[in-house]
Amino acid sequence: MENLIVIKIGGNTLSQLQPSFFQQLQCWRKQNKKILLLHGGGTKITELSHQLNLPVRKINGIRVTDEQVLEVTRLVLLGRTQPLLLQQLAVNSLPALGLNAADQFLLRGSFLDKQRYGFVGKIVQVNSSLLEHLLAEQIGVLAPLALSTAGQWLNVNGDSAAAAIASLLGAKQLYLMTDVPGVLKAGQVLPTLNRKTAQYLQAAHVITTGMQPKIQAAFHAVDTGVNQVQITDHFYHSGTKITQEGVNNDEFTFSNL
Ligand SMILES: Nc1ncnc2c1ncn2[C@@H]1O[C@H](COP(=O)(O)OP(=O)(O)O)[C@@H](O)[C@H]1O
Ligand SMILES: CC(=O)N[C@@H](CCC(=O)OP(=O)(O)O)C(=O)O
Repeated sequence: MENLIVIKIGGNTLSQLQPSFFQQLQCWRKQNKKILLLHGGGTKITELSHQLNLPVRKINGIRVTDEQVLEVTRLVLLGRTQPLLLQQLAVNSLPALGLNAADQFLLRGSFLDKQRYGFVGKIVQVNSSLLEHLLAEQIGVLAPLALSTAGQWLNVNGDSAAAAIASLLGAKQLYLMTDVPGVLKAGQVLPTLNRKTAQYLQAAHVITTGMQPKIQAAFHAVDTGVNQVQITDHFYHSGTKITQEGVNNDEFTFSNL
């Protein structure tokens, strides 16, 4: 899809969006860019799960999701975090439409690894003709859920959903907006990150928890044709740009981790 920008907004960032965020969206709209926002909500899912005495378990940043946790995930993402984002877009005079995976199989998914994660999926297909039509007029707002061909809801990690959607729709830009200014090493933002360095940093436990699926998703996007992938907390901070091999191979050895 031409002129498409995909922006993933982490759950913790949703309530802290600055006026400049909305100004940038307005600016892109004037330039006839299509904008798709994918929101998270992981912290709120965890909070409600605790309140309901449901288990909270993550493996490499991916939530293990049984039937009850899936229900909580759907309630939080579609009943709480998505309306919060839509409300802010409305107040900032941005025409937006909240959508979910079940709208004409908008996001079709398959199980990631049922034994290991339960009702967790990856996105395998996007109803692009529906989106093409909708995004011509308004900003699309999506939650990281998918529907399997058999109609089973699946919980999808937000970063992996955003990367898959960007890749399947042929977006050239993907922003992973989060609560840190980029990938950090010893408190400093890494301006660029290639796969080799990312592997070192994961092995050295510098990249941990939620940053792991984010990095994996970011590399999936660059590998599948999304030219510009950035992990940042602000459109005006370049944060960490994900690169294919070669850009910063020489910067790291295990000794300086
Ligand atoms: N090397 C790292 N650099 C920055 N953040 C990291 C790193 N390793 C782990 N993290 C953690 O990853 C978090 C971002 O991932 P996550 O909590 O899933 O955010 P979001 O909800 O925005 O997707 C940061 O707040 C931080 O705690
Ligand atoms: C499978 C899986 O882990 N799904 C995520 C979906 C929400 C999410 O990714 O939210 P953030 O972007 O705020 O972290 C979860 O249940 O937490």
